[in-house]
Amino acid sequence: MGVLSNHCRGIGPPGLLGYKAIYALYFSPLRHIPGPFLARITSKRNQIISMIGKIGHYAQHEYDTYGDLYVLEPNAVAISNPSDIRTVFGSHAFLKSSFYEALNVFGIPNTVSAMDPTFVGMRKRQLGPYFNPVYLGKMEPAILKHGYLALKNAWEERIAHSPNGKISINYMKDFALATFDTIGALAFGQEFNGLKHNNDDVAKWASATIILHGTRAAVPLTKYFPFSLLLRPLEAKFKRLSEFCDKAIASRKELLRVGAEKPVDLLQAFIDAEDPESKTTMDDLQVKVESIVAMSAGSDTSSVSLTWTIFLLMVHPEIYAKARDQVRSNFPVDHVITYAEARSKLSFVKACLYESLRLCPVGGGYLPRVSPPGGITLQGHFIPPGMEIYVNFPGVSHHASAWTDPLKYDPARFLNNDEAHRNLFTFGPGVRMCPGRHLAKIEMLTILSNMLKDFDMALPEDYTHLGPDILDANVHILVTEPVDPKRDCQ
Ligand code: HEM
Repeated sequence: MGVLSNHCRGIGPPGLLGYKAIYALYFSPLRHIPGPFLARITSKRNQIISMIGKIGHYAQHEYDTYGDLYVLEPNAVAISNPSDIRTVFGSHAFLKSSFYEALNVFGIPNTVSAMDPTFVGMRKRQLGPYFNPVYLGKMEPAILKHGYLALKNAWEERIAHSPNGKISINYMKDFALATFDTIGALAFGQEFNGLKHNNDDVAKWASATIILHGTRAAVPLTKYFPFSLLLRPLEAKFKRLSEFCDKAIASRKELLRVGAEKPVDLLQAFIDAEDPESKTTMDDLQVKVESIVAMSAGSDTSSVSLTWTIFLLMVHPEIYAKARDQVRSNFPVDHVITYAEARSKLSFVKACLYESLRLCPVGGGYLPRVSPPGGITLQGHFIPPGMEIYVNFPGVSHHASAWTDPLKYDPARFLNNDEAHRNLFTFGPGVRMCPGRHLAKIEMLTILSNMLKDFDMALPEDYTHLGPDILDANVHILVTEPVDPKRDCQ
């Protein structure tokens, strides 16, 4: 394509478009793969769809139209077949693409953004002893305190002042504050009390940080004056987050210096992390970056997954009643359900959570890898080296070969069904699978189970929006949200 572009100088936009169309139709190595015509000649189409938040909608539509493999951009394909996804995402040979450079906070690679397998291997060895169910399980008291117990206190306080014992909550907002408070306690050792004071300042600094880095990567001009002025408000928020992190790390080090007991949390894990092979540890900047990454990767993802679960239960009252009855027949009112108890006794509640992770995967669009030096053949088509291969999350989550009636909310499909669990890709498949999944599950399952035990929930009496478009979500900073949270999450 590069050679063609050089020949095209001086022919003007219509000529360039003509050349691109001819190349796409007659010469591109992807020309025999189905896909939208515009996607073959420009990557702008996909970028614009992402920018307007409709990537999830298009990903589903394009899987329905073109199937397992289709052209997404002139040098990129999208895949939805579970077996292809296992092949591509299951091997370090398919590197993360330059898309992830946007997540190089302070310009350095981290657990999410790293592309180099040697760095990835080292970071995995450094963090392996901490991101496992045993170490994460030790954080459960903090997760319960800042998660479910904080939500319960906030709601009960309001109910106590309600004349009819009922209140209206925006659960999406409350879950967002509670998961931020939780990750704040774990990754920064700080009490945010966002839920208590209805304050999401730190959450705003964190999303500004991601938008700032993403914008600089997508529009490099914004790094330079005068365009850099446009990003000043985001920079100010990033600076505040950075200062906040510096203070958190300094205060943890001071705590250890005066001989206090070592806390069990993510901040301590990042400080203590050491590669057993090379003995490499993380410096303060790396600790800071990993804390920011954990906060960004680990709050909205959990809160929005929970939001979808409650939403789906509310619009399926018979499933809600079954889940609620399972909890209430197993646990007395004054008992706080732990993760281990929920896992062993609440199979249907757990299935409700997994089914919402499948039906409404929180990463609702695409994530890219790069075709390896020898290329790869998928669905009978050769994808040359260097092309991008994107997993289509709605496509694989609703894949016709893996799921019967895929758009139906049917938790029972996760009961005693190992195959269903193997086909659930919401936490990302393969070698770069989400290391925070155990933490997220502790958080989500304890909130969901205890909430079903302690509160009766219903949609507002005047709620009239139960149409098929209700799942037609928007994707906001990589996370899928209900289309109108103010309206749909009450
Ligand atoms: C419901 C909750 C969550 C969901 C659905 C989720 C989903 C995902 C997905 C799909 C990926 C793969 C991304 C890719 O390949 O580009 C991922 C990676 C990651 N997640 Fe999560 N996540 C959740 C919670 C968390 C939590 C709580 C944390 C941390 C505290 C976390 C930290 C990470 C990190 C560090 C990576 C990068 C791993 C790597 O590239 O090797 N996530 N997550």
